[in-house]
Amino acid sequence: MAARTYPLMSRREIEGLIAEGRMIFILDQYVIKADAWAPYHPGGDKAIRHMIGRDATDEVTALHSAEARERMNRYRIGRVDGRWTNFIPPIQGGKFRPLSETGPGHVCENGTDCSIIASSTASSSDSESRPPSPVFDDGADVPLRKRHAPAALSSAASVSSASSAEPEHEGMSFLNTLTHEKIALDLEKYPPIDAATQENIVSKYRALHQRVKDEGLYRCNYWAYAVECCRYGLLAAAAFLFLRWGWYATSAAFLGAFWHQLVFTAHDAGHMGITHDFHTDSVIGIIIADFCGGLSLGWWKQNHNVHHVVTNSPEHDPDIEHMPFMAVSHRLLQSLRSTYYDHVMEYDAVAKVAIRVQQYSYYILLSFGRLNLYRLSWAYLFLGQGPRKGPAWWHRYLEITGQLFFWAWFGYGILYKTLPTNWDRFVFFVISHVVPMPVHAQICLSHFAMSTADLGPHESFPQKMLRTTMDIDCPTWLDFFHGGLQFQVIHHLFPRIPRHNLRRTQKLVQDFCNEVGIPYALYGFVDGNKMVVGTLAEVSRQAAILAKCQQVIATSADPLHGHSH
Ligand code: HEM
Repeated sequence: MAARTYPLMSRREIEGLIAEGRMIFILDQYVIKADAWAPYHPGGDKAIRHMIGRDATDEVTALHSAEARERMNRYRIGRVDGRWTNFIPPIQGGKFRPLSETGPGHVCENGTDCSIIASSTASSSDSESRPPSPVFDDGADVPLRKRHAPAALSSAASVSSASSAEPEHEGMSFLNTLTHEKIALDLEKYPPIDAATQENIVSKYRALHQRVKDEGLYRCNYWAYAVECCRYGLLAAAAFLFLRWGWYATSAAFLGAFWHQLVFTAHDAGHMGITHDFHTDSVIGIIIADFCGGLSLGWWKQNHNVHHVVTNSPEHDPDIEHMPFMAVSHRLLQSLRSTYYDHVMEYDAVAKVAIRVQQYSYYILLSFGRLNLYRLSWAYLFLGQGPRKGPAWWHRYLEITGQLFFWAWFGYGILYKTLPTNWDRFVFFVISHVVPMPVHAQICLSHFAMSTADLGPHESFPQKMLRTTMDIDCPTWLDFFHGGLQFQVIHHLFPRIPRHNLRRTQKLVQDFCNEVGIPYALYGFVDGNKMVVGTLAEVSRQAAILAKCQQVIATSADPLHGHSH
């Protein structure tokens, strides 16, 4: 059967479709319209929304099986010619002009009728219809900033002086100046964002991916999982035996260690990194997360999938949105709107106090992180936030069964029936929930100290992942403790690679980084933690300066106090 041909679509035509609310992205030079699929999508609609108007080839390849990629072909509506220049997706603040805005006949920028261009020679990169970025007022000149970083700072300074009349604006200009400084620093440190450089990085990344596949690094080492299962079995058996013998605190510590270790395999399964079959891995993940640990795998996947496509973006990545308790970026002091939670993350009175002490409260908060995960899991399952249609529709019911099972064995069986006093119950609960704390620290460690700056829509997927993620250096014998999370950079570049192959892949990634000139962030566990605490302390100091700045302006604007300043 002859391969179907698709019409060539112009950039203006695609912009017009997005303006009408269509979910359009580019995949291997084809235009994909995902509207009909979105309600069935196991990855949720937010992951797709962040790709609208962009060339999503690398993100999609990283996150999908070959079968899912095949399925996407059904949603092709056209193709583009030449290198696609990304729009800023509507969810990130991009504005798109409807075709009607240019009058009847879909007239494009060059004055030609779009319908003619669609079937002739238009290139996707021959017009600039991208709106200003929420961060880059003039996003189009991002590549130039590398060479003119001070200009970015002086423009920030002029914003500052222009708006110093009001304390709020003064605070904003201070924060905007910081934003520009952070961007300038990244532009100094990383390769420029111009088309040629980013295209070169992308082509080398794709070649690296081919090498990863050729070397069999997607093949799961099931023996390594057999060893993991023995470890889990020993920890669970120890928890059970100590419980029987009345050593309740020791039992709780083993149970906590069991949960700590299990999370790593749930993470692998959530990424289809074990069997690579969506349902098999999802069931493995649900058994571990829901049945054994009382946490929702579906909630975690929904959250984590978005984290993988918009890593370290303060307004889009739920993994760094912990207001009012913590802020890893000064931008969170601006009461940003979270597109993930769909509400404003207020920098309110509670946040003002909490963030001033966040470098001290960090590990304490992490110790109780599991309680917050219960809350989020229940909201996800019982409010029906997950997919109700499509391949993953039944996962919710399996997960609810898992939750009932968990609270039957843990809540009723251990806490209520086995433990003799309320004090024993309290101690058991606290110890078992605090012991897995390192996993929360390990998750935060990979990103909290890395850049949260937005370099605009033209930065390639591999560069963004390498700029926002760090790896932890550890000896091979300690790999079990980090559970693969020490190779976050490698994991972000290739999320479906089985955990036990990440160490081998690391060597290939290091070569790639050297070749394209992107620094590869690799730190020791202690140094990485120091950097995280340092970042929290830095934002805390920025919050103090912001408060001072607003206070001084407020006082000097007050005529009763004006003379004293
Ligand atoms: C028409 C377009 C799309 C189709 C047909 C599609 C299809 C699928 C399918 C079948 C799965 C199940 C896992 C698998 O078999 O690989 C999946 C998962 C996923 N998709 Fe898509 N997808 C589309 C677009 C996108 C886009 C643009 C993104 C954003 C980068 C995305 C992100 C994800 C994620 C993160 C998962 C993992 C979900 C999980 O494991 O629970 N998808 N997709």
